[in-house]
Order: sequence, then C-alpha cells, then structure tokens
Amino acid sequence: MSKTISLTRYLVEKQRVDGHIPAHLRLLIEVVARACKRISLAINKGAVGGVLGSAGSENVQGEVQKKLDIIANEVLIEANEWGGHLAAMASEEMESIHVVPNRYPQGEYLLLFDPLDGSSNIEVNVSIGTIFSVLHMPEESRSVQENDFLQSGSRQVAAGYCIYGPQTTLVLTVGDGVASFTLDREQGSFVLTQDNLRIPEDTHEFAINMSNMRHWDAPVRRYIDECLQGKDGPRGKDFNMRWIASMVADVHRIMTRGGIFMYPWDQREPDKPGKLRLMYEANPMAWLIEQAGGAATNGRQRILDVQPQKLHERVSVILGSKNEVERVTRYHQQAGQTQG
Ligand SMILES: O=P(O)(O)OC[C@H]1O[C@](O)(COP(=O)(O)O)[C@@H](O)[C@@H]1O
Ligand SMILES: [Mg+2]
Ligand SMILES: [Mg+2]
Repeated sequence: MSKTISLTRYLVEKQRVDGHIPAHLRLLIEVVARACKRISLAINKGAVGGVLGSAGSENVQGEVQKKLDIIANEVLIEANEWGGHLAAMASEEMESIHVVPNRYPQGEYLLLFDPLDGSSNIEVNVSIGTIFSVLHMPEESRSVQENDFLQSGSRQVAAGYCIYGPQTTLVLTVGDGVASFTLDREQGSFVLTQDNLRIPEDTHEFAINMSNMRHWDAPVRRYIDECLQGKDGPRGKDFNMRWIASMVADVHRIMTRGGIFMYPWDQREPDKPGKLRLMYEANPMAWLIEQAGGAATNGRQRILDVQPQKLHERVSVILGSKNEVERVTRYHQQAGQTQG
C-alpha cells in the first residue's frame, strides 16, 4: 500500500520540521479545510438535499445570493468562530467584518473568503469552489476594525482554494510553494496529491469571457486578437480557449497545465476597476499563482502590491503563465493605459 500524507501531517511537518508556520496558523488552516469538507458534502447533496436555487436575497455587491452561498458562508463562520484562532473574518457575502465574539478564544489572525465562487454554475453541476486568504492582525491594533484588513496581498500568511469538482481538491500555500490535497471520502481526510506545483511559463490556452470583447481596452483586444490569428499571426502558433465562469475552476486548470486567465477592466462600468474582488478572490489566487512560478497583475502592477482602500474593492485580473502575463502587462504599458 502506498504511503499517504494527510493535510494534518503535512502541516505538522511545516510547523515542527521546517518551522514555516506557527501552531495557531496550522490549526486555522485545518479548521478551514474541515469547513470545506462540510461545504463539499452539502454541494454533493444537490437537489436531494434541497440546497439548490436562489435564496431570494442579494449580497452587498447587489448579486443574487444562492442558497449554497449562504450555507457555505455560515459553515465557514461557525467553524472558524470557535476553533480558528481568529480576531475577525470578512466574506463576499457580508457587508462588514465579523468579529469573533469574546465568548470564543481570541486569536491573532484575520480570515477572508469567497465562500462559494462561481455560484452561477451550481445548478448546472459544474465545478465551483471556496477561496480564502489569511492575514496577521497588525501589531499596533488593539481592537479589530475593518481597517486592519486593508493590507496588500504580499502580507498574506496563507492562501488557498478548495475546488468542488469531480474530485474535491484543496490547493494551499503558506509561502513556500504550492501543494494540493485531494479529499479521500472513505478516510474523510485531505491527502497530499501534489507538492511543489509549477505552472509552465508559456502556454497556448487563454481564458476570458469573449462576450465582453467590444467593451475591452485596446491592450486586451490586441493580445486576444493576436491569439485568435493563430499560426498566421504574429504569435506564430494556434491558441485554444476555455471559460468555465468559475474563477476557481479556471485557475485550477492553469495550476494543472498552464494558461492565462483574464477578467480585465472594461467599459461597461468604467468606474469599477474590474469585476473580481481584490481581497478574497484576486489576492489569494495571485499569491498561489506566483508561488507556482506564474505571474499576476492588473495590467499596471503586481496584484499583490495593490494597497486596498476598502474591503470589497474590485480589481482587474491577469494571471497565469509568466511569459503571457508579462506580455499582456507590457501591452498595457506600451499603450499607456493604466486602468486598474
Ligand atoms: O459571468 P462572467 O461575467 O463570465 O463572470 C465569471 C466570473 O465571476 C465569478 O463567478 C465571480 O465569483 P462569485 O460567483 O463568487 O460571485 C468568477 O468566479 C468568474 O470568473
Ligand atoms: Mg467569486
Ligand atoms: Mg462567491
């Protein structure tokens, strides 16, 4: 029988042997992973469990909430409140931060999450996921406030996502590479399935919602136009396109075989920097991608260097295989376009 390494053992080794993470961070990650297991079970029940469909409410961003958006949010809050070594949490589904009540143990970390990403795919049985990011409380902060969360992505201490697809897979970084763990339902635990994930620097696969083409900025049009010209164009090779409309699923494909993902600023809502949220979608994904050898920018600067001004801030996202992301970023610089 092959020797398997559970997420717990992997994290214990990161703590004890490699000295990469403190004990409280290890326990926090384990609590998030346990919550993801529960979310995975709820999703699997589908129509049988009565969990599909709209909840009949909207979140702070004006998006219709699905029942599973709310269930996933509640599972994450409940699990982390009493066991997460946290000071507070923030979520796509909550307008303001959730401070851990003082009847529970207080901790030094801040947890941000998109409880269910790609929720438009729930009913069609296509992969969806949970994205999370962990920050340290600023040293000087006494009682936690929203401002404490407004740290750039480069200050994350852990980040990851869990994809609920044909397999449930947790992909994690604590700043020394990326590892993935697949849920073994018989054992009830996440098992290490790949260590030190690497994204190829070159690719011939792009992911973008092409229906927005007429709204894009010139550098994005230029890049996609050149890809579409294939062998006959300046790139001299054919490109393939994929768009799942679940960032988690599109990023997971890139983690697995390379590619570039873009949700750029566009002219539909020119005052918004982008569609995706900086703090609990773009930052954790950008860090994972960089840790796997890829790159992530908003066309103008590294996503991890963007200083957030508000909790639900949006950002233009270009991430994936390094050479392609650098090319799109260069096109933005050459065009003098600085949407971000
Ligand atoms: O429907 P569009 O405009 O193609 O947008 C798809 C994008 O929106 C998102 O679904 C946003 O995530 P939520 O489902 O968490 O709101 C991304 O996962 C995905 O990349
Ligand atoms: Mg999302
Ligand atoms: Mg979501």
